[in-house]
Amino acid sequence: MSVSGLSKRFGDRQAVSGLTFEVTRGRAFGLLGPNGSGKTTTVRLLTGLLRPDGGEVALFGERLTEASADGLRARIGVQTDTSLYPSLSARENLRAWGELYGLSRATLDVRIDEVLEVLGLSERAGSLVGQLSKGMRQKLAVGRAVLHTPELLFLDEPTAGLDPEAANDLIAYLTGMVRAANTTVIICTHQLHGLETLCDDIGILKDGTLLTAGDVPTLLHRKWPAQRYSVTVGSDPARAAEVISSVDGLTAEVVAGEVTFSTADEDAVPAAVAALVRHDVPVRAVVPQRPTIEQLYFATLAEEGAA
Ligand SMILES: Nc1ncnc2c1ncn2[C@@H]1O[C@H](COP(=O)(O)OP(=O)(O)OP(=O)(O)O)[C@@H](O)[C@H]1O
Repeated sequence: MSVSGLSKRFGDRQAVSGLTFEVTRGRAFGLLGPNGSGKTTTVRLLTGLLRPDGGEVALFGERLTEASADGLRARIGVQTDTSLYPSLSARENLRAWGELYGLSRATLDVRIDEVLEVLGLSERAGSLVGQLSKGMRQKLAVGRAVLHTPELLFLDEPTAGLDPEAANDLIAYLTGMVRAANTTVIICTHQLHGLETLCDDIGILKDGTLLTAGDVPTLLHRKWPAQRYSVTVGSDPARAAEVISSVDGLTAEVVAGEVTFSTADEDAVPAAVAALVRHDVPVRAVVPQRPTIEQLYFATLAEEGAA
């Protein structure tokens, strides 16, 4: 999927401004940003539900236009809201949706069972949607989006309202779709914790503008070229920090009782350990502290705020 110069204005509010990014097939792209930053508007533009003022979207190499939208939409799944039929059961909702997508009865029977099982809704298949809990309805909305095994899946806050275990299960399921089934996923979410398992790429939106976009390791490395390590020692941490700091190019400090140092030079790590051993400091562990998407998100927004 490629997006070029995408813009949308509502009255005098510029909701989305000149968005340009690419998402490669079989990868998951996290579109992150604070409330009102333009994520939902972007998804609506990318799925042809909203017409842009400017810019272009291409899905599967084909330009998204009014004429191409219907054909392209058959290949995508969208979970943007939870507008399910409250007076139909969970199973009936999925069936109605699958029939709309032209799935055969036999395929539909198998897929409905699979989707209900994966989302932990099998036992509630016969319950009316109006009588399901908020989290269950949310899961069903995701189930509806994935029912026809789309090549490209758009998700807007799919884990909102889910308990932590269900949220983890859903992220694991989506990760499986990306890795095993080569599905492309575009996910808008505020749940940043643990997003590393799913998202290969992220874009951070603020006030309708992309502050940064790209693959996660590259963005993290660009932001924090030096790797931070924490060192657990069996004796005085202050002394350990002093010993590590005696190694060329290293400065260690003690933060909350833990010895840490940062370096972009991997060879400095064994040098630090050797120095500790030489000084009879018992080293229990040296652990790289990988920065997270959550940290990158806050650092990027803070930098933008300070600019
Ligand atoms: N139909 C609309 N008419 C007028 N303004 C709109 C409309 N839809 C969105 N906006 C405005 O566009 C901006 C972006 O909204 P959008 O819903 O895309 O943000 P979001 O990042 O999805 O927010 P949230 O995280 O709260 O869901 C907001 O200022 C919003 O008020």
